[in-house]
Amino acid sequence: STIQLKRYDPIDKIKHSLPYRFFLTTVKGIPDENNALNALSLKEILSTQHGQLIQSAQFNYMFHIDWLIEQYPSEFRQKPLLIVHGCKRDELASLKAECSPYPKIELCSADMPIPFGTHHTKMMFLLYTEGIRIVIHTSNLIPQDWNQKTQGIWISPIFPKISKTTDDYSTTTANSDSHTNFKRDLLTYLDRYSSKQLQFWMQTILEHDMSSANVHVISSVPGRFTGGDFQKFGHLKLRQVTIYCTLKTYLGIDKQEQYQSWPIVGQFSSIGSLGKDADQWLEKEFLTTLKQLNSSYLEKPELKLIYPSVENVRTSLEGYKAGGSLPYSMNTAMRQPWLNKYLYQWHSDYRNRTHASPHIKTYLRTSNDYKQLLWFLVTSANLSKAAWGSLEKDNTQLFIRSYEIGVLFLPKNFSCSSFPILDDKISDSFPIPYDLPPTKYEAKDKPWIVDIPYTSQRDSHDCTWNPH
Ligand SMILES: O=C(O)c1c[nH]c2c(-c3ccccc3)cccc2c1=O
Repeated sequence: STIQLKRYDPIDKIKHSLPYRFFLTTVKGIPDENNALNALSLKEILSTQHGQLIQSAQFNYMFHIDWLIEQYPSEFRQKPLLIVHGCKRDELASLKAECSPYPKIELCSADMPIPFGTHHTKMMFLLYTEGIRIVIHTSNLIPQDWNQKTQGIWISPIFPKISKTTDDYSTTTANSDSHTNFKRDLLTYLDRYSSKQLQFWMQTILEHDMSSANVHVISSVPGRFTGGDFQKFGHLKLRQVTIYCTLKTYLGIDKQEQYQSWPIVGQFSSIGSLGKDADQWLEKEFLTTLKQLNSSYLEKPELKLIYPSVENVRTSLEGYKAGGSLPYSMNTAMRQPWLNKYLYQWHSDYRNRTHASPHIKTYLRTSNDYKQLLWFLVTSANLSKAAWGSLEKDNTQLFIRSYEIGVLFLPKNFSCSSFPILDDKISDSFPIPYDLPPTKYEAKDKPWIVDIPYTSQRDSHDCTWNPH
C-alpha cells in the first residue's frame, strides 16, 4: 500500500502540545514565557508553515473581515473563503458590505428557524494540498477576541486524503473514522445546515482519513429532537458520551457511589435565564445529565460555576471593557439571585491568565482532591438553555435554539482512566485553563453584569463603566 508519509506538523513542535492539542490564545502585555506554553495566535494557526492552503471556511458569530483577511499570510489572501454566519437584516447587510472588496469570499447564512437562537459555533476548515485541518475554538473573528482574553483552541492534525489505492487497509475502518466517531458526528452537525456550499466541505471531509482524531464532537443545532435524534445534540449528547466512557466502563458500578460527589465545574462568559430556582433546569436537567445520577439517593450537588466577578473584570488587562464580552444582563440576573451561591471567581495564576478575562467556555468533572480529571469539554456553549437544550413533552424531546460546537476529552481515548492534574504545570498534566480548586466569590463580590454602571472604583485603565 502507499506509505502515507506523516507530514511533519509544526503544531507538534510546540512543547507539551501533544497528545491533547488544546491551546489558549496568546495574550499581549504579559511576559512571553507564559505565552509559549500551549498558546497560539490566529496568524500562527493560518501560517504558511502548515502547508499550501487551497481554501478555507470560517464558522463564527462576529466578524471583522478586513482584520480576518490580514491574519492570513499574504499569499493565501486570494484563496476561496466561506464565511458561515447567523447574521440577519442590517448585520447581514454590513457583513456583505465588508466582504464586497473580496471576490473570493462566499457567505453561507446558517438557517436560524428559532427565535433567540444564535450561530455561536466557532470553527475553521483549512484545506491544504496535503490534507484538511479542523480547528474548534471560542474566539470571535474580531481583534479584541484575540488580544488580551483567555480563549480555547483545539487544533486537529492535518488529516490526510484517503488514498485511492484499493489495498490501503488502514482506512477500512468505516470510511476512515476514529473510535470517537469524530467524522460521523461532524458530518451530522454540518448536515443540519442543509446548505449547498457546505455540501462541498462535507464531501471533502468524507474523503479524508480522520481515524487519528481522539476527541468527541459535542454540538448543538436549532430544533426539537426526539426518537433517534434525542441524544444527538446538546446536554443529552454530553451525557451519552460521558456515561459510557468513564464511570460505567472504568470504575464499575460499585465504585460509582464514591464518584457521585466528584465535583463538576462549569466555566463560561455568559448566563441565560435558568428559571426561578435551581430545580427548574440547572440541577434537575443540566447537573443530573452531567452527574449521571442513576442512584436512588440524591445528595448535595457538587456543581461549581466559574464566572467573572466585577472585581475580576475591573482588575483585568482590558479593565471594564472586558465586560463588554460578558453579556450577562441585569434583566436576567435579577430573576435568579439563587445562582450566586454556585459562583466562583476567574483565577488562573498557574497559566498567568488571571488578568486575561475569560471568553473561553469549559466544563469538566474532577476528583474531590482535584488531582484527577474524569472528562474535559471546551465549547462555544455558555450556561443557557438556548445552547444546551431544555427537555419538553415529559422528557421525550430536547429543544435547542442555537448552533454550538465543542470537543470532549475522555481518558479512555488517551489510554488512561483519568487525566492527571498535577501541581507543577510542566508535567504531562492536562492543560486546564484555570486554577483548581476554584476560588469562591468573596462576601462583597457580585457577578459581572454588563448593563449597569460601575463608577465607585476605577479599572486598570483608570476608567469607569457607564453602559447606555
Ligand atoms: O459568540 C459569542 O461568544 C458572543 C455572543 N454574544 C455576545 C454579545 C451579545 C449578547 C446578547 C445579544 C447580542 C450580542 C455581546 C458581547 C459579546 C458576545 C459574544 O462574545
